[in-house]
Amino acid sequence: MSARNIARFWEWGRKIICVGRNYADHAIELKNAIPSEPVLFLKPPSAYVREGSPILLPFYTSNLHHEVELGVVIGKGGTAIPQSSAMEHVAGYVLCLDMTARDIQDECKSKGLPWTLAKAFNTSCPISDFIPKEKIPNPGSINLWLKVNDIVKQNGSTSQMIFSIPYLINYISEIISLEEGDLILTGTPKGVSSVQEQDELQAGIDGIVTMTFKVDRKS
Ligand SMILES: O=C([O-])CC(=O)C(=O)O
Ligand SMILES: [Mg+2]
Repeated sequence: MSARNIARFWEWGRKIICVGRNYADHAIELKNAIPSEPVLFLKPPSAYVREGSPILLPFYTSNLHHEVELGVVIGKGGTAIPQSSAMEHVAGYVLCLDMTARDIQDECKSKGLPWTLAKAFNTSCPISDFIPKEKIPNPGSINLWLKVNDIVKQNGSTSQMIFSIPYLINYISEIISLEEGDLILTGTPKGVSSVQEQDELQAGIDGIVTMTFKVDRKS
């Protein structure tokens, strides 16, 4: 068997830990309070989808939203990783979409139910190619953008994150041990909006990566 390659981490079946409300402008647009501690939820590895395959609309939603996010790929696992050494545990990055059934999430929020149906369905985590750590020397100050059918919807800097990447690695690993091949989604800036069948989503990190996904319905 060939050696495992971190550049194909999504094939390893490791966990996806998502941070919500990590940009004040997005918390405000959805009328949520600005959090004093990170909001966490999970997606299963079956949520991954790669360019060339479509994002599939779940049958039970009529309001699927895009959320463009920086993903942090863990290269070295650990528990209670100190902030001071947190970046040593990072192998690289991916650009991610945290696809969200917003109508279902609103319903779950009002009923006090978990967000699983809103966030964890098949193809809810489109990702770009793996970006080695050296290509993004300062992940706390890069620009993420997303267009729907060529119209810019999201454009924000990771400098607006409430909780930094080292803070998140420390916070998460105190609660959930991190393993090689895990992915952390760091939250979305403002501009989330609804997508329809046949829409084309294009997203990028300035100067580093772009990716394109089509929205489709399961045939
Ligand atoms: O669904 C939400 O608004 C929470 C979230 O994932 C984010 O802020 O990125
Ligand atoms: Mg999100």
